[in-house]
Formats: sequence, C-alpha cells, structure tokens
Amino acid sequence: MPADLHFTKGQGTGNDFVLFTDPDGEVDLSPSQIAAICDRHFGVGADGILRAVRSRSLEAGAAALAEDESAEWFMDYHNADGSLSEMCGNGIRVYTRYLLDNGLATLAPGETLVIGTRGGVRDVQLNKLGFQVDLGRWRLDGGEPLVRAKNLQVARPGLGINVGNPHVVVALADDAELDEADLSFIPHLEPAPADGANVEFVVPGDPLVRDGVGHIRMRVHERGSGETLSCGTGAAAAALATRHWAGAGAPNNWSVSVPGGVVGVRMFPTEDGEHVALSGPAELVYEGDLAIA
Ligand SMILES: N[C@@H](CCC[C@H](N)C(=O)O)C(=O)O
Repeated sequence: MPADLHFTKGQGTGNDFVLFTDPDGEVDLSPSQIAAICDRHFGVGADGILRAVRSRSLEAGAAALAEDESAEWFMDYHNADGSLSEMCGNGIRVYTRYLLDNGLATLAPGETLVIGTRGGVRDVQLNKLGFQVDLGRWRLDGGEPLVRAKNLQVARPGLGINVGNPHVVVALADDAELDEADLSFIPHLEPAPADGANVEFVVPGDPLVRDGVGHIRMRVHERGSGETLSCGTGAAAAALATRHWAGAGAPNNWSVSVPGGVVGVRMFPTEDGEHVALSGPAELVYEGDLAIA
C-alpha cells in the first residue's frame, strides 16, 4: 500500500465523498483506515469513500462485467464507518464527474456510461440537473417495521423499500416534526432488519402535487454514515413510498428537498419491470494527498 494517496473530495447535494483512483485494485483500505479518513475532526471528513477501480481488477467486478461488458469502471463504495454498501445514488453521480474530469471515461449528451456497483450495473446519463442514474428495478422489501427516533413523540410504521440498497421510509405529520427529529442517534426499528437500513423521514409538500410533479421534504439517517445532508437512493425510496401511500393517480415524477439541496426522482416502465431514476448535481471541490498509516 502506498504511503501517500492522492484524493479528490466531491459532493452531490451535500452528501460528500473522498474519491481516489486505483485502476488495478492495489489499495485495499481497511475499515478503520476508511473511518479515519472520513472522520470530520481528525481526517478529511466525508460520508463515504469511492474507489475508482477497473471492474476486471476486483472480484465484485466480475459480476458487473457478466451483466454488461461495457462496465469498465467499478464504484467501490464504503460508508464512513468502513462498512460496505451495495449502492450510493449521490455517490455515483459524483463518481461519474470524477471519471470524466480525470479523463477516465467520456459521456456526451444522449450517451450512456455503464458503471459497475455491488448492487448491479447502473446507467448514467447527462441531464439538466447534472446527471441521471437509472437505479434499476425497485421492490417493496422489509415489511413495515415500527420506527422510533429521538424527539419523535410516537413510534410510526415505516415502509421497507430496496433500490439496490435497503431503506425504511417513515411519514411524519409536518415540517415542525421533521425539523425536531434528532437523527444523531440510529433510529430504532422493530423488527430490526438483519443487514440494517437507511431510514428516511418524509413530509408531503403542500400541496403534494404541483404541475404534475410530487413534492416532498426528507431527512435521512444513513446506515454506516449517520445523518447526512442528502441520500440519493433514500430520495428515490422516499418518493416511491409517498407514491405508494398516495395511491392511484399519484405522479411518477418527484422533487425531493433534502437539507443539502434538491434531487429529482422519476419512475418509468421497462421490459423488466418498473425502474426508478435519480437526477441531481455533482461537484468536485478539492484535491489533496493523504498519508496512509
Ligand atoms: N448516500 C448514499 C447511500 C450510501 C449507502 C448507504 N449508507 C447504505 O449503507 O446503504 C446515496 O446517496 O444513495
């Protein structure tokens, strides 16, 4: 392992990441090294780490190449505590920005860049918000666990949704309740999902639907990273849950406001079932060198 690691810091609606290139899969950071880099007081500070590694250099990349041989690059994502996740919706936009700015990939309007992830390959395209990523087929998964969080007066049933990674979405009464919830603690889920879950707290817009677009506000406690300013897959899960609760006639296009900005969510039919897509900005903010102990 090299003593110095050149890294880039990037963010998508305030969900921030440390990125580095390791084409041949030689830099295998341990969970404690990842947690040290992501520490906001003693490290660089980030919600997660994105390693740009060629799919052919990683065991998990073999499945991506089997699914689509054009998935040259694999997004190797770890949460801030060093744990792995299958997918990161804000992360994959920032990762795409990183590949493009570093000349590792190209993407013109109308083209698709295929990226490998542990949740399967993902198609990324340019769009007016920045990038759109097709998160693939979603599913109701995880039942309706009872959710408790600090400062929430009553426990509420959540809705389990998987968009490549696991989420539980909870509807709150109003903005005041959303603002008062203390998400610095891990929300208590009953029954607890075996692999944990990201938990999204949502409030419907007033009105919920404007000009055919659904509007919600969301805060999130991410598995392995704590409260973050945004979670892309969480926004997709929150829009899907709200459409489910709203019933027939609810829209397929959603605008999700998070503390770090706004992302778009779109549900659309495909030959293999309904997909959900996420759109939003992605920005690289600085570069540096890290001494790896
Ligand atoms: N911030 C991400 C989600 C990152 C992974 C998540 N914490 C998990 O453990 O599944 C996003 O933008 O989707």
